Amino acid sequence: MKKIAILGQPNVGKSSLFNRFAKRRIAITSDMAGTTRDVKKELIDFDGKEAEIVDTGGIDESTELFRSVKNKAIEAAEIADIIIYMVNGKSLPDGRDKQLFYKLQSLGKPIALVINKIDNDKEEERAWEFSEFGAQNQFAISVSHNRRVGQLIEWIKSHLDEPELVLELDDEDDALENLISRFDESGTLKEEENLNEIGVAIIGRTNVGKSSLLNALLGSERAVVSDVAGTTIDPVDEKIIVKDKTVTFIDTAGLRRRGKIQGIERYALGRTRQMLEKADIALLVLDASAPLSELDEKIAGLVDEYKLGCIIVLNKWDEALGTYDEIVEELRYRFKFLSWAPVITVSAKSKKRVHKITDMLLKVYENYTRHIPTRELNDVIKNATIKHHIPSFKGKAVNILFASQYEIKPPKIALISNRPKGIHFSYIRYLSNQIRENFDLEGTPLILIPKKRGEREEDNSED
Ligand SMILES: Nc1nc2c(ncn2[C@@H]2O[C@H](COP(=O)(O)OP(=O)(O)OP(=O)(O)O)[C@@H](O)[C@H]2O)c(=O)[nH]1
Ligand SMILES: Nc1nc2c(ncn2[C@@H]2O[C@H](COP(=O)(O)OP(=O)(O)OP(=O)(O)O)[C@@H](O)[C@H]2O)c(=O)[nH]1
Repeated sequence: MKKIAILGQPNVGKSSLFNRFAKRRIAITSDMAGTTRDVKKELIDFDGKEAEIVDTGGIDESTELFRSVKNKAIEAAEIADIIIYMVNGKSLPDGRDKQLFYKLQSLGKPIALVINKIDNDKEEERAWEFSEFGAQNQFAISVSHNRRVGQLIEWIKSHLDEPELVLELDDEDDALENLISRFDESGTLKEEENLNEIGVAIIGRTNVGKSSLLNALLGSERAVVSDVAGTTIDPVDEKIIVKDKTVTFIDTAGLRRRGKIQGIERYALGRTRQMLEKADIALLVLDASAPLSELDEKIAGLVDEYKLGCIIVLNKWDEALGTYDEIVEELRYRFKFLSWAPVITVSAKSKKRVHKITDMLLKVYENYTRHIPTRELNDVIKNATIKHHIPSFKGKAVNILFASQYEIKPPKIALISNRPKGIHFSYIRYLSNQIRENFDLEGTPLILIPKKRGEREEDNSED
């Protein structure tokens, strides 16, 4: 049985709509705000298709009850298959409505923005004000005058035909919930979140110039801070302040010692892993004065494995073995999986161009923590699927119903599909290229995961 939730602030007309659907008066309609306290449920027959309809209490931040009522509404939305978000067309769009609407939209379910109390043609104009929500399904109706309610019912019926998808509340839904609450309605990260600490791992095989690069990076900034917390002798991490960000170079003590003492490949890879675990961005250092080696590739592979932001640093550029084009072409060919990573040529010894790395670190981190607003993301996906249709799978049509980013560091996007396993990886690569063309994601992996609604992460695809 599909569940439909009717949500919205008090007095917008939820109970009235509920009653109209129920074709009998169960709830008491009143002019006093906040009269519908309890969640009501009713089985409704939509021309032979049954659905359970849920009317929740109003969402009113000004009352003490707000918290519990809002939570109830969100709970109802979580278990619902179809969400009707109702606003009062007689008043102006409200920031709280917008915020909650986006939050609900990100659940990835069919959701309609219903602008009620548009009682006549003249009031129609006011409904346009709500276009700024950018809702894909928007209905301007009047419950009391029975205007356009039929269109809303048709829309509901079209979603009752879809096969029922199981929604499980799992860790990922929690993650989604967490993520969404970290952004305001325009998709900007709220101030209080601390995204000001960037963990950077300088990695590469022995003798490529990692220590020299570290020194150049530390020396190039005036505000050098040594972090002695957690250790009494060796500074474990060293930091620089770049603009409003703290860049922490991970395990610099080890970096300074490592190759000099050990130099065993396996050990080096183990240490690299330890660093990558703590990092946001890897500076993959390569030696431009020597041919690329298998070990370079292995280390680069770790960046891919850990899904970190990455800048490829071609060091010893003063003694480069070829032209920029030659070296970069070879590098791109070998490290196809890092095609999104920018390349910077430097000379750590002479500190030439090293400052380019600090600038790029900030940019890559911005992209690594980027949250793409749901509506813009869906526009891109929609256009992409119009340009190139999703190939059918075993003779059956494959659709993407909805896309939603549910993680940052790096951006992770769920592609909600009727046949998630039917989306070929080459098509996913195409989509991720389309997304990259529309949003700045230089230096960050982008992960697209086809899913059935409410499904746990199992089918993993990335670019
Ligand atoms: N003009 C106009 N008034 C409407 C319309 N729909 C509902 N109303 C009126 O708006 C008021 C609130 O309607 P309710 O259905 O109780 O609203 P609610 O959202 O359930 O409100 P709470 O119970 O407070 O959460 C009532 O006086 C309704 O008669 C409409 O389409 N046009
Ligand atoms: N020509 C040239 N030599 C460099 C440059 N950067 C570093 N070197 C030299 O390369 C050698 C290795 O530099 P390190 O910084 O110790 O390299 P590393 O990667 O830390 O080495 P391990 O600690 O062994 O892993 C040293 O002799 C440096 O002087 C550069 O930009 N140009």
